[in-house]
Amino acid sequence: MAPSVIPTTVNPDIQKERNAASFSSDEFAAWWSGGEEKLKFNRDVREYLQKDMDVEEVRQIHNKSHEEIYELSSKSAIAAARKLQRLQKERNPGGNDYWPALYDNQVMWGLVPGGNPFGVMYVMLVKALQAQCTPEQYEEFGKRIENFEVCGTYAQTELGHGTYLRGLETRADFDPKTDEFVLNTPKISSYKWWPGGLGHSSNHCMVMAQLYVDNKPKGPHMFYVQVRDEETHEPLPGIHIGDIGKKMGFIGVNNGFLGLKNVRIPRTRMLMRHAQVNADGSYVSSPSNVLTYFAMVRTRCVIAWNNAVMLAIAATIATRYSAVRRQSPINPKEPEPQIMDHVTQQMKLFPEIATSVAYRLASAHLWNLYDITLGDISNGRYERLPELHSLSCALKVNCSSDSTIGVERLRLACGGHGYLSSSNMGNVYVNATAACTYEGENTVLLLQIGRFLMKSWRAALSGAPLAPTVRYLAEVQKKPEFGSWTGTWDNMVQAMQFAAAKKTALAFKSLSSRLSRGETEETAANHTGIELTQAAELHGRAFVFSSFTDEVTGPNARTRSAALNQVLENLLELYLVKESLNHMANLLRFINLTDTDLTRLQDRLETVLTKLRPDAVAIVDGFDFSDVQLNSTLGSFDGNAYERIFDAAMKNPMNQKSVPKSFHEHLKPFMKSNI
Ligand SMILES: CCC/C=C/C(=O)SCCNC(=O)CCNC(=O)[C@H](O)C(C)(C)COP(=O)([O-])OP(=O)([O-])OC[C@H]1O[C@@H](n2cnc3c(N)ncnc32)[C@H](O)[C@@H]1OP(=O)([O-])[O-]
Ligand SMILES: Cc1cc2nc3c(=O)[nH]c(=O)nc-3n(C[C@H](O)[C@H](O)[C@H](O)COP(=O)(O)OP(=O)(O)OC[C@H]3O[C@@H](n4cnc5c(N)ncnc54)[C@H](O)[C@@H]3O)c2cc1C
Repeated sequence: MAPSVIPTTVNPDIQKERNAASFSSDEFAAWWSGGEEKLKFNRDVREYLQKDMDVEEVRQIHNKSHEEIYELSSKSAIAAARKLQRLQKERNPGGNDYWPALYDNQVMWGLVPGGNPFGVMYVMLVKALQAQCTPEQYEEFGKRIENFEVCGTYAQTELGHGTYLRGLETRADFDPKTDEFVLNTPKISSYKWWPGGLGHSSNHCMVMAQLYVDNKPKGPHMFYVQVRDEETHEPLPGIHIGDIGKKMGFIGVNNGFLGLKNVRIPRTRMLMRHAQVNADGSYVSSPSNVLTYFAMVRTRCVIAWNNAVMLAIAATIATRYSAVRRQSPINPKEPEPQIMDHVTQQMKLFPEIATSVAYRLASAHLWNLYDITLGDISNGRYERLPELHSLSCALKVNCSSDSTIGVERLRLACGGHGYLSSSNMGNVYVNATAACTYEGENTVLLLQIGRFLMKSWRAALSGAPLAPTVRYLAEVQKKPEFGSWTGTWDNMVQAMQFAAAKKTALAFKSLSSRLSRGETEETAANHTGIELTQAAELHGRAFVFSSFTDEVTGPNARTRSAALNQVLENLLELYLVKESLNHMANLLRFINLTDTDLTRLQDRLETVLTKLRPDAVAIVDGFDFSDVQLNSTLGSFDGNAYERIFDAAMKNPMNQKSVPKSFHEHLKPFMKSNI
């Protein structure tokens, strides 16, 4: 193989960017990570995790088969788990700040190429068991999963049903004679299909099944089922299990299928914290049916955060590349500029940087609400659950769809080389877009938010108090005119809230008139679906507007240097202006903006792009990804993009032989036959 051509020096164009930045990217990184201590901790752990990694093997992932990627993903995921456990023992025995807390954290990004087959185990299964088991059950089997003594997943979706959970077909029939449940997937469409790690990486799992007592349905409940032998890993009797096949991305995650035929489990393997089946067959229902769905609420919070990270990864790659690539003189007599000097290029990069920051901040607010609600639930209070459900759906949906579009825009910003697998843009894209579907398909979740908005609007009309994040609806009911557009940040937040409220009002009107024409609630909701989803999307955007503005203009500003505050103000300005322009049709419908106001917004957009130009590289440096995490020929810290592209091509297995097999087998005989 050819020797490496990658220099040990930093590309001068990217160094020049760093030298000229107006602020410290380390201060940005500390702020982004939640404080200097946290940053130091994250960097330290990351370095430890990356220390003896076979980086070349990771880089070659694009050239591996499905099975090889799975094996590499398993090996890397287990190596990372082992290291985090070791750190926990060495540094804080008895705690959980390294293990398992960091296993689904940003420090893990890129360390398990191809996706973590044990990711769902920690993101969902452990949390579901903690929330749904009785203390005795958690001691008996939950702890074993948490300790990784056994491995498992969250098996809910079926071939026939993912969205409509009440339609799941897997059955768990109570047999009082043996004090057992008998589990069956009666049809092909009832097979569990999709759970991450179910294929070959689980020996136990949580199965969502319809509970039947005396042949009477009690709705979906959770059951803890062993699916493979703990020693041999062979499937147990009655279990049909395997991988569902290669996917667009997350190839190493080993998403699987599961068929169950008369599989018997003890009665005590139904997760019974909230609902119970007693030995005599009596059934005690949950105080709130939706508690069964709580693991999904948490995962939606995780997704909003993770997709902001994915967008930041793509923004880092594209911004660094745009600093080192030069093309097309702007003035004919001048040298070719860094492509980042083309204003249209700035328009592809900087809004995505701002969007990533916006979602990260909104997610932090969402996590606060999550923690409050979780505390309430453990005290038997469920009032804020609908608000949390709606807000987690809103951020999951808007962040997954915006990041998907954003990553693609950033890939395009890298021109031809963005299309190379070694740029890693394709991989980031397929990971980002998966989140539009998993954990609740985005349209379906928008409809859930729409339902919440309708209830809230109705409640506001009757004077009932509203949850804090929808109080703006009541304000708009009281004052149905916007007043004047001034274009200040607060005014822009109010404008987005106003548009969301007015869209909600329109959807409510349409829904009400359909109901008054005699349509059922469900049919009327279906017919009003488009307006409901539009209102829901704007509701989510209004929340992101306000959380970003609060962070930049609120008391936290006092904890940061003036230089960093200026950068964050520029990012906020860009975010609010570009989003207002993107949603101008909605704003104009309800708010009186003049042509001068629009011209002013365009000026502000162009001005803030110019202000951000000298700081762009330093900002993405502040996202603080290591080269291993980015895994991109275009986005490395040293900016040596061409040498890395060249190096990757030289190492491509296709180039290890000068003549391919197909030449002798097909090409040559064919050409000869034409002579
Ligand atoms: C790393 C990730 C890997 C991926 C993993 C996965 O994908 S795992 C697989 C992920 N799979 C999915 O994500 C599946 C997506 N599907 C679902 O989540 C549900 O089946 C549904 C919400 C679409 C409909 O459910 P339904 O027909 O039962 O409900 P309905 O519409 O008739 O509403 C009834 C009431 O319940 C309320 N409510 C609903 N959910 C919640 C909640 N979580 N919390 C609180 N409340 C909730 C709702 O607001 C309504 O309240 P209201 O107005 O009566 O006061
Ligand atoms: C990468 C990946 C990982 C996954 N991991 C897991 C896992 O670990 N565990 C697990 O259990 N599952 C997992 N899933 C499954 C995932 O949760 C479901 O695919 C998802 O919830 C969407 O459900 P669905 O496939 O039934 O889509 P469908 O509901 O069939 O969606 C198809 C179309 O129908 C529309 N539609 C459906 N219902 C409605 C409605 N009520 N109103 C309007 N439109 C509607 C949708 O908007 C969409 O356009 C995973 C999926 C993927 C892609």
